[in-house]
Amino acid sequence: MKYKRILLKLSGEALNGGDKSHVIDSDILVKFAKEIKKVVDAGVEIAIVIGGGNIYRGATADSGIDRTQGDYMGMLATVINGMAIQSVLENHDIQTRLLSAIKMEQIAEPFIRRRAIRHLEKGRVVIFGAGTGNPFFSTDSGGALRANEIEADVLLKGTNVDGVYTADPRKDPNAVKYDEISFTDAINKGLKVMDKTAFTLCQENSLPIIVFDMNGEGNLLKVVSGEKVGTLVKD
Ligand SMILES: Nc1ncnc2c1ncn2[C@@H]1O[C@H](COP(=O)(O)OP(=O)(O)OP(=O)(O)O)[C@@H](O)[C@H]1O
Ligand SMILES: O=c1ccn([C@@H]2O[C@H](COP(=O)(O)O)[C@@H](O)[C@H]2O)c(=O)[nH]1
Repeated sequence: MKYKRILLKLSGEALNGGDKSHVIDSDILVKFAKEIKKVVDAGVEIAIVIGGGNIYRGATADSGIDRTQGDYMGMLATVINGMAIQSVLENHDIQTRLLSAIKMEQIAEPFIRRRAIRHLEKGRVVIFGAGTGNPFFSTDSGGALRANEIEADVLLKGTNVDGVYTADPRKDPNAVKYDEISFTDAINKGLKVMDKTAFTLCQENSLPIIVFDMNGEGNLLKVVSGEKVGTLVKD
């Protein structure tokens, strides 16, 4: 395998399978668990950060709720998704630990970096809940932060598009996919596939990012073994 320790950022929004009447589609969770198991069985250490977009996003919520309060609600949403993925991974005989950036000891360990690394070394999949634990951030930034903290070899953004495009491919049919792009170009061109904070944190610490389609069967394993899938973002 090309990468020995990875941080997989999963989109929360992907969990509803495009159907907003569902919060979590169990078929999608099972599909993700099967993909993750292939990589666990290959001996790769995996940490996961999951978004909360299927439940709540503080920044875009237009409900008269204060931004900071909304952001904390969004962080709680990521813990709900983390609990869901934990359960389904365990149903597939994968050992897991959920670590939360906001203390909630009945359901998750508090985030302690050294413990997270120890769990990874023991072959457990570590799920980081509640993003960075701070409002005004996103789970992309949380993923970038945790990836750097655990000294992951790569940050993998498993999403519903197959890479980084010149514009949002869901809005612009003429958008063209990059096989590779530099952090500077991704930031300067204002590409919205990840937020600037996440790109900057990875750029400053020379941590490559690969954006790929998590729905493609075998894609995660291909990415981890070094096959050219998705878009590589690096210096
Ligand atoms: N230049 C671009 N290239 C590729 N995707 C783009 C681009 N600009 C915007 N996007 C959008 O970015 C989205 C990828 O982000 P994703 O849905 O995983 O977001 P997220 O904010 O991490 O999700 P969540 O908050 O649900 O976890 C795609 O759905 C795609 O439509
Ligand atoms: O560090 C963080 C992470 C997340 N939030 C809030 O949670 C939601 C959901 O996360 P997504 O990355 O959008 O999936 C986000 O919109 C923020 O409101 C946060 O405040 N801090």
